[in-house]
Amino acid sequence: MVFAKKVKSYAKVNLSLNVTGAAGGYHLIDSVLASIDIYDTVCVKPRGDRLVNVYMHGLGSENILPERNNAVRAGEAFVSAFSTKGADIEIYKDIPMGAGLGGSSADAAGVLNAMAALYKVTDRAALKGLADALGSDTGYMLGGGFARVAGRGERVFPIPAKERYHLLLLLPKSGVDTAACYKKYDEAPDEKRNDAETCASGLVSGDFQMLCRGVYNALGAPAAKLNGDVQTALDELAKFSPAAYAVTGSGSAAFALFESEELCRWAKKEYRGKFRARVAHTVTPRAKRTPQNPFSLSEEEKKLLE
Ligand SMILES: C[C@@](CO)(OP(=O)(O)O)[C@H](O)COP(=O)(O)OP(=O)(O)OC[C@H]1O[C@@H](n2ccc(N)nc2=O)[C@H](O)[C@@H]1O
Ligand SMILES: Nc1ncnc2c1ncn2[C@@H]1O[C@H](COP(=O)(O)OP(=O)(O)O)[C@@H](O)[C@H]1O
Repeated sequence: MVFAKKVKSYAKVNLSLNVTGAAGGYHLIDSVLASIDIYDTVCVKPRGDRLVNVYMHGLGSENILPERNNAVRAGEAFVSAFSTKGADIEIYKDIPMGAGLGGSSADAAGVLNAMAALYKVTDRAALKGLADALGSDTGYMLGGGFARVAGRGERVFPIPAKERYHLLLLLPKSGVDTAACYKKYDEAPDEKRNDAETCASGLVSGDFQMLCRGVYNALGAPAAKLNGDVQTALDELAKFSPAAYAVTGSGSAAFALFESEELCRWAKKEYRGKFRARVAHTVTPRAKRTPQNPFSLSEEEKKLLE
């Protein structure tokens, strides 16, 4: 039986993010990323023509204009690069938007992965090139998992971490614009200039204390200047005495790391603040990138794939 494709595209957190320079209108970063078990679901069916239609569902994503939707751009770039037919795409959103959790990059990468599976495109290097052209985080999102990234985010070095970590996320309603956050950073560059080595080493060795010492985000301060809720969220997380806490990406979400599932759930239960709180865990998605699809194709759709 032939199936259309369905992929889970996971959110990320930046466990560590340092700005090391600038080039070509972008900032150079040294960041440690981890996928977490919050994901958008991308379902793809083939079309007879070369069009790409994307239907968004949930969290207000229905209001994203198609010409601004990274998932549409990804689908169109795929058709053009590999000369395939188009696709009808449904995206079910669960990744909060504008939160620094990488939702639009996850959708773009999810579309590339799903269309590659649909049209049997195996050239991962070409896919990575397409992803990099779509956004700084999109190349990482193709594979996800634990990774250290450099350049503007396109140089991806997977980290062989074995542990599963427990996070409490606080999710302010309003987001932070990524470009504005980097601009704000330039007004007061981070003197501390941490690097991501401690964090990465902590992940490799499974040394939780070392990992926590490496948790850091140079974009935390500018994000808090742009959105007052970011600082409130950080202050609230600090009260639970987590092992570490920080903003993810350019915000507005902040996360705290806990040593156990139990402590993490306890903090969520005790939290009385104004933000939505959510427990999440790190996840290594590589092995499960294309799970079985729940819906079958019609005879007509099957012919399109022959
Ligand atoms: C901050 C980070 C950290 O992982 O994540 P988010 O908060 O967006 O999730 C990323 O660097 C965001 O990556 P991404 O969201 O793909 O950004 P892009 O679409 O490529 O760029 C949006 C804008 O952000 C600025 N930008 C982005 C990346 C970078 N390394 N330097 C930059 O200066 C540029 O002004 C660019 O025009
Ligand atoms: N498929 C998409 N899903 C979510 N946001 C998208 C998408 N395409 C474009 N956007 C735009 O990108 C902005 C940033 O979204 P998102 O990736 O969720 O945040 P962040 O960059 O902070 O991780 C949103 O405000 C939205 O307008």
